[in-house]
Amino acid sequence: MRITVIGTGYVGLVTGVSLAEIGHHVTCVDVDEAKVAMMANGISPIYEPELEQLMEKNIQSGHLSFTTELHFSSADVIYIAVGTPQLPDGTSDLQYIEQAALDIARSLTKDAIVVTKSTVPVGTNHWIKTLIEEATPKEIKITIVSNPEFLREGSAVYDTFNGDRIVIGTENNQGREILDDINASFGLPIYHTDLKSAEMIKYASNAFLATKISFINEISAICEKVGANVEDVAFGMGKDNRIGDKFLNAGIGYGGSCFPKDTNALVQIAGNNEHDFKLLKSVIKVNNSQRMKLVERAIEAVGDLSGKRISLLGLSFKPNTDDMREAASIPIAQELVNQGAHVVGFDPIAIPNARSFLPEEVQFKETIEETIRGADVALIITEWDVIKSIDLTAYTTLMTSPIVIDGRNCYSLDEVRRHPIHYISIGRPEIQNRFVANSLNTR
Ligand SMILES: NC(=O)c1ccc[n+]([C@@H]2O[C@H](COP(=O)([O-])OP(=O)(O)OC[C@H]3O[C@@H](n4cnc5c(N)ncnc54)[C@H](O)[C@@H]3O)[C@@H](O)[C@H]2O)c1
Ligand SMILES: O=c1ccn([C@@H]2O[C@H](COP(=O)(O)OP(=O)(O)O[C@H]3O[C@H](CO)[C@@H](O)[C@H](O)[C@H]3O)[C@@H](O)[C@H]2O)c(=O)[nH]1
Repeated sequence: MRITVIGTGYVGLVTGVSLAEIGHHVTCVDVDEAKVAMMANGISPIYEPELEQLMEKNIQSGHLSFTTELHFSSADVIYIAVGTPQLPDGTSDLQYIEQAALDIARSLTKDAIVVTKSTVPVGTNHWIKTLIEEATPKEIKITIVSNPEFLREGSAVYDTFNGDRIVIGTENNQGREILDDINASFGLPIYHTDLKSAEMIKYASNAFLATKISFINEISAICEKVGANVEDVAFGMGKDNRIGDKFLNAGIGYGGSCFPKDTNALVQIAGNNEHDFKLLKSVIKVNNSQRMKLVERAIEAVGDLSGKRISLLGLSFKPNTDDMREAASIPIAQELVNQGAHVVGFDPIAIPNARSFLPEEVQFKETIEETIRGADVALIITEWDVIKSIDLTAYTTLMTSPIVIDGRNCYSLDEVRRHPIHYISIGRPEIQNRFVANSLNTR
């Protein structure tokens, strides 16, 4: 099948490369010339495990190409994978979707199947179809398909080939059959539905996952008060198949380009339809306050942060990605700078992106050791393997005072107890070894 994918971000590029890998002929189109030039040379503009190897392989085999030219007349199927960011009121900004639809309409010379991968509010697929139809000759027939994407950043290629389901929302059998054909080689379960239900499945899934995270974070707060351990609690809960053991990691909340924007968008969708989504509003509220927990704990541990040297370990919104969108490091760094702290940040991959997201006062270091050297407090923001596997003696030998506040519960409490560290994590007992307590008292 000849497929054109519009937009080569995390979703568009991974979709294009994966469809090429299973044998389709794919052209990826983007308006960003610099990005297209990189990709045409086999260089991925995003950090995503396995992606670049598959890109190179499929460019060489002639299955994959990149262009800035907005001509779609030769494609059998056109995928839309442009961004749908959040507007200040929480609604989705559909300007890129609208532009893509108009670009499609302008260059169509025959019937087309248009597949929406982007996450769009309920009813948007009907709107896209109308936009295209209004701008094309009457005899051209448009079939619209909603095919929401469920990949996670950091494991996007793996997820595409090993996902739990492919959702295909259609308005007629033709769209359904062609999408089944395109996706057959992924060998994943396919679930068919109508357009609006497919659009809703995407938002409901993300909102439910976000709810699990805020729920366990609330439980973690109670664990701290009553002296329980949230990891043991989550483990015990997860053994019940009806609950499941995934997405119950307490921490500093969810970030990234999807959960924050999609939960806000669903609250808006509900509100526009006269439903007050109280539960989801609370989920969002809990998440917003969760992000500031590390700063609050730092103040409790050392008092006034002014003039203190504070290390941020991990800056991206999760490990294995360079994506800084809605990363917890952003409000945390801003608050620390506001309080007069001297902030030093480390991330194995995301520093180039982090420079434009974090306040200019933040300094960046290439290694964990350089980042924590002379620090008063280390805050763990992202659970990168390199941070989880560090020898804990680094904290005691390099920091001015080894106070580690771990927002991702990276270390086992048994391991921490072997070191003279003041260790504060989320929903687990605080550890303040005697040596540290003494050294703090004499500071
Ligand atoms: N990032 C994820 O993990 C993820 C997962 C599932 C779904 N989604 C959804 O997929 C969509 C895309 O997300 P993303 O993170 O890949 O976005 P992104 O911002 O990384 O990439 C969007 C790309 O589209 C390009 N673009 C914009 N307008 C264009 C046009 N008219 N023609 C050609 N190219 C154009 C931009 O230059 C950019 O490269 C969003 O709706 C998002 O909610 C994202
Ligand atoms: O138990 C958990 C699991 C995740 N998180 C946080 O939640 C956020 C999102 O994590 P994850 O879901 O792994 O990453 P995303 O790449 O944002 O993927 C989500 O958002 C995508 C975009 O819609 C969907 O396609 C995916 O299915 C959905 O998992 C990150 O900040 C994580 O740190 C937690 O705090 N606790």
